[in-house]
Amino acid sequence: MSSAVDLIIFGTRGDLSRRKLFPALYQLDRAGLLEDGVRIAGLARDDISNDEFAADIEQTLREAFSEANIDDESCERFCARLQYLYVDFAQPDQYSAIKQWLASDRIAIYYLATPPSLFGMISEHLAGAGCITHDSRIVLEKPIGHDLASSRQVNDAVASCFDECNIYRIDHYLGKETVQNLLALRFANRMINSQWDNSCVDHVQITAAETVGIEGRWSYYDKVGQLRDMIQNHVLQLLCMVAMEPPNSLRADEIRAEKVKILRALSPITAATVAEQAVRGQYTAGWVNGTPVVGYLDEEGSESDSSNTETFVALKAYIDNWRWAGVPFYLRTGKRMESKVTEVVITYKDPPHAIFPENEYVACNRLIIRLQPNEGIELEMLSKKQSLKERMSLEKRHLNLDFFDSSGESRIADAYERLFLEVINGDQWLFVSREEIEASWSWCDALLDAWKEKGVGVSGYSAGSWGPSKAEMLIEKDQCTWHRS
Ligand SMILES: NC(=O)C1=CN([C@@H]2O[C@H](COP(=O)(O)OP(=O)(O)OC[C@H]3O[C@@H](n4cnc5c(N)ncnc54)[C@H](OP(=O)(O)O)[C@@H]3O)[C@@H](O)[C@H]2O)C=CC1
Ligand SMILES: O=C1O[C@H](COP(=O)(O)O)[C@@H](O)[C@H](O)[C@H]1O
Repeated sequence: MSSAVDLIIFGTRGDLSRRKLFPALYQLDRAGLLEDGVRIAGLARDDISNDEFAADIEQTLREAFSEANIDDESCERFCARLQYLYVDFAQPDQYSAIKQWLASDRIAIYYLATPPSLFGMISEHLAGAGCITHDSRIVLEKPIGHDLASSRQVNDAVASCFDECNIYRIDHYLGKETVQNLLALRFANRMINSQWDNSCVDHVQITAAETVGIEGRWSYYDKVGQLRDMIQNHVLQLLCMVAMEPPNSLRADEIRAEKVKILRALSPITAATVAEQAVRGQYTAGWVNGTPVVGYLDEEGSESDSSNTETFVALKAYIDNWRWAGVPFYLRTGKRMESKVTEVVITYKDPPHAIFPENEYVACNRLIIRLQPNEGIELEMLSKKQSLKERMSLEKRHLNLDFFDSSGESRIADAYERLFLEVINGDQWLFVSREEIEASWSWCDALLDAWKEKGVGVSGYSAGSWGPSKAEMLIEKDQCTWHRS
């Protein structure tokens, strides 16, 4: 049940707000999912009027959507919800503008679309200005910290002002329909769940490949790299959704408790194992979708002609628990790869006894869960070839479940639409707990330390490829190959 809420968006003129937050809120409003009374305050330090702000948001929306997905009436209704507040977040005295705007009978939701270094300061100034009540909520964008120690500092600072039950840490992958569908696939289908462990599964692959480069974010990205930008959050969250035990219910605390068990069960990659289990890469110039692109070091904003920051990571991880002991989880993510694909591939073991010719068994059963694009599930199976000439010959066939066709919707909602709805409803099931953040940092820190200790550099790969050849070797030495759609 949604209640009367007000949304207060910090960093309202930034990239995330323009590309994701306002388009998502508009879509919710247009679909009738934003209650009439919901007000939206946009906060920034630009000297503009309310009308200028609303006009700017309207233009942003019109650029974001095709004409079929925007109309004058809903645009006008949405813009009527908007209020611009001039606030420099570093100036505590300016928070009185927020206090004045708040209504006492509504729940305030503070959305921090700002650099994470401001999270603690903003929380403290909100508290100082009397803007926080027992039911005020705060939404934090990733990354929470740079490592375990800094994430604790950020979490401590926010926790001194908000209770954990009111802190919503975003991992936008959890807002994706297809990621939630992993729960349905696993726990609504007994047939699948009974084949989901080390007795049946040979190995698991998780790929999050992007064709984009760093999109003008050099100063952020060069300090961060792909391990912190994608593995620490999105890829490990996917791993949790694939590997966790069935939660007792869909309650947030039950789901999060199962996810954190997986993160804590991840076997650390140490200096002794890092060469075998991890690959770092950095793209050089190449071609993506038929267009020439520059290498990482020549990207816009580049401040140096050398950098040891990885834009690609491939890992072989193990989960030390009863269900997954001995099953490798191959994780792979990179910028400027051949195509945009996020998928989970479960490869099953061969049948225990061969009655068909041996060569027919190669990777016989695979479950491919495509998260983006072309969202859906595909099951690769062996079937008898229809033929009178051959007595018994097998061929690979595919069972396909295409989410887009079956959803009945004309579009798949953006992750931020779902996440806004959940925070408005006060449900944390698609948000990340402090314990999860800390457990995933702890695992990533060990890997970063191992790379540092061993002085592991980045291996070059051409933009538009599937990463450095070492990534192929990482999996091929186990007689497997990366799945290619
Ligand atoms: N963009 C994306 O796709 C994604 C972003 N994120 C996260 O979202 C957050 C925001 O990212 P993004 O939108 O890209 O960042 P931007 O830098 O584009 O936006 C941040 C905004 O915060 C404002 N700001 C900073 N300091 C102050 C201040 N003291 N007073 C008032 N305004 C201030 C900036 O205003 P000014 O211009 O005046 O400096 C800017 O508009 C970050 O945590 C990022 O990691 C996460 C995933 C994806
Ligand atoms: O959080 C981030 O995610 C995007 C990838 O998101 P997707 O929904 O397009 O798969 C990534 O490009 C960005 O670097 C990272 O910060």
